[in-house]
Amino acid sequence: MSVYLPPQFQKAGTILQVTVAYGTSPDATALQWMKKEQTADKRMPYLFSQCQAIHARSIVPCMDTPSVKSTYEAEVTVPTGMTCLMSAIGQGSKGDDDTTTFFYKQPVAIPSYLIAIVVGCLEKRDISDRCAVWAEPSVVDKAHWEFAETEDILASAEEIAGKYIWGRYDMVCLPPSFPFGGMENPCLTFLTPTLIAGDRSLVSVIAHEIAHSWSGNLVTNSSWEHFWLNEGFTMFIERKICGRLVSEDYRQFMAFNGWTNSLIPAVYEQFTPTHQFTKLIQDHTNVDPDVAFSCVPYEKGSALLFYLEQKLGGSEIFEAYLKDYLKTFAHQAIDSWQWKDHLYKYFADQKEVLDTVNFDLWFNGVGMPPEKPNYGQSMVEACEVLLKKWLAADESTVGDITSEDYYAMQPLQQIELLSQLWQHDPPIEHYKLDALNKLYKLNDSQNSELLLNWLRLCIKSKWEECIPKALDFVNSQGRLKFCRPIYRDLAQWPIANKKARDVYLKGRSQMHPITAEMIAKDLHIRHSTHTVCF
Ligand SMILES: CC/C=C\C/C=C\C[C@@H](O)/C=C/C=C/C=C\[C@@H](O)CCCC(=O)O
Ligand SMILES: [Zn+2]
Repeated sequence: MSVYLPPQFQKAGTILQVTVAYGTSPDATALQWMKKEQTADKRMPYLFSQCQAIHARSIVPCMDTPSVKSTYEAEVTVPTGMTCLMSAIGQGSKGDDDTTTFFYKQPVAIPSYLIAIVVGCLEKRDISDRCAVWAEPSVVDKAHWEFAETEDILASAEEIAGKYIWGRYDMVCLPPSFPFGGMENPCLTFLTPTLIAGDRSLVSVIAHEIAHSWSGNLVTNSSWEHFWLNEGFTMFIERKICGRLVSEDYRQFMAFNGWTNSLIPAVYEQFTPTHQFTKLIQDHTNVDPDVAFSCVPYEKGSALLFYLEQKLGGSEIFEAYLKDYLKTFAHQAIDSWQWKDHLYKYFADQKEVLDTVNFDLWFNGVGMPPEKPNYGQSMVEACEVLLKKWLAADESTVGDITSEDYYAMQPLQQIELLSQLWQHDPPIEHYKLDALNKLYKLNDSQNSELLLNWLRLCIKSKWEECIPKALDFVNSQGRLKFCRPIYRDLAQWPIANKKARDVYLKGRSQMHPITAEMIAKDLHIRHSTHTVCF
């Protein structure tokens, strides 16, 4: 938008206040409007936003770049009975029988992608003085139990990263169509209900979103080309938090799992090792960030920090550096070169060590990183022993495998086992899949991450029995991390291709606009949404 100034206002020093009257489109890509029938309780309609990376412009006229930060205030009027929540501090509400107006204020300057709103039939459960969870009435108690450790996670994050400055840390558990695991909207993290596993096994996502209260929300990437500064640091801090709350062995295992189960498949299977989107610093000229999005900035970025921690003297020294980095750049937006300059300044006495790091390859090289950190292997061993058992078994001995060693493992180890089986060539035989399912009750798992790995393993082996389950999985929730690989896998399998396309076409009018767009791309289906300008 250009504002042409009349000549009398063009004098230097003139201060001019511009008021923009605007309306949004019902098709704004940042919003999903849901009819009451689409909600869990079917009582009231529902609305939620997702502005990252460049969808804020579809609802608010703004400088839609992470390099510009502003405070905001909002007054939102909704039908009485509905609750409006925003990524800000509530200032109360007033209303009558028909409508209620909610007042919000975000006093900390934030980039536009962190503006967020949710409206629906919502109930709240307190977790601590500064933490609470919101959800639809039939979901809120389950969410409250699942996320009960939030205050402990926040306290642990403060030990690592410094004082929490945002006042409240609330969460809202959204409908299943929310396209991401979590979104770090300040004061109000958005969460997918696919985190409700019933055993708190997926709460590392809470640690991740809490970590963003520093990396991302305070120290922000100045453009999406340097997204690793947001996400690489956040993965690193997330794992530091889990290291403190569980064990250092667990942190090492999480980082190992990120390398083997996320980064390797992204480089070799989702992309190719020469693809531009496997770079840490990317060129987004004429690129929609939603298309470039993958786990590469998360895992390559986190691996770089893990590698530097080991090179520069270990955990304690690196944590002091981390605090200094976050304090130095708080409330700013920076790029990778500013990050590197600060690193060199902070570790001035270790310049020779830093000079041995090939930053050019880490930043600009395609494919896997130039170096692999040393990941502690203590929790990997159990996965490898069990993997060998399954690979060595044949039709006559597979029945001898018992379930104790599997159930003795942590859920993340179970996921690692399935991922290793999936990466194995040739694909696993059908009788073994049948035995795996019977022994570990994989089809009935409430852990959505485990289900993803299980279904991908079955599809790779072209086990027809899994098709209905896979279709049900992508139809019952809209998290891109789960839906995109499953849809892509099914599309490449001739007998499942049409079924996958039919499920998509039938469901797409009810899907989140980002999900509908991305899956259409994966299935090579034309999809007419309103193009976001970038
Ligand atoms: C290299 C890509 C550069 C920039 C893209 C930035 C944003 C793109 C966009 O598609 C939005 C992403 C929002 C992510 C929100 C939360 C994630 O951390 C969730 C990760 C996946 C999951 O757990 O479901
Ligand atoms: Zn993140």
